[in-house]
Amino acid sequence: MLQPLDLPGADVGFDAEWLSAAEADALFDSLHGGLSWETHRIRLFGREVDSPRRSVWIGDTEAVYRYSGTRFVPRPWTPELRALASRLGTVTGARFNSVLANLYRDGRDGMGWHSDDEPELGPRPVIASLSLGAPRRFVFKARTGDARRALTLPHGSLLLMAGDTQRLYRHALPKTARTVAPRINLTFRCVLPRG
Ligand SMILES: O=C(O)CCC(=O)C(=O)O
Ligand SMILES: [Fe+2]
Repeated sequence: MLQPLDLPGADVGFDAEWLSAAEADALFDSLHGGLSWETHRIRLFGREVDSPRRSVWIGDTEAVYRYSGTRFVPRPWTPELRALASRLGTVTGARFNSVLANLYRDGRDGMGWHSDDEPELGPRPVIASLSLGAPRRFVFKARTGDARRALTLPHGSLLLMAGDTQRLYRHALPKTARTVAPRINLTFRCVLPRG
């Protein structure tokens, strides 16, 4: 069951055990070994650098996504991810036509502060974020004011961000000096055609 997260103005739901351990184990293994992981280039302080993680952008052919100065044409759905997208669509009432898969190999991989507020996601995007593998800390920070909230995203957990969450908050997956095993995160999205 998704439980609302206490974050003023945002719309965030969290289920620590959305998938059973067995389902989560099987999904982690099949994605870890089965996806063609790439290193995406991102713009950081005006420079192009390798992002500190491995990624794959997957979805319907029209779900072309531009972020951090780069245009990503989706790789085709795998049957497993297509089924998950449709299951998440049923649970959330949203439609997902794409997913960004990220692999954090160890604590040196992470994701810096950002909002998923690209125009092609629309003004109030629904983003379903499924975590697999090592638990990692995830943080929200208000764009104005000092509302802040940290939570651990365990194996099989689902974080649903909707409403004004992206407009009002940034989020990040901090790097850590602790020794951590690999983690996979899937953010299901709906990318609208531009123009
Ligand atoms: O790995 C995570 O939990 C966060 C990923 C994320 O924020 C994104 O893909 O936009
Ligand atoms: Fe994000």
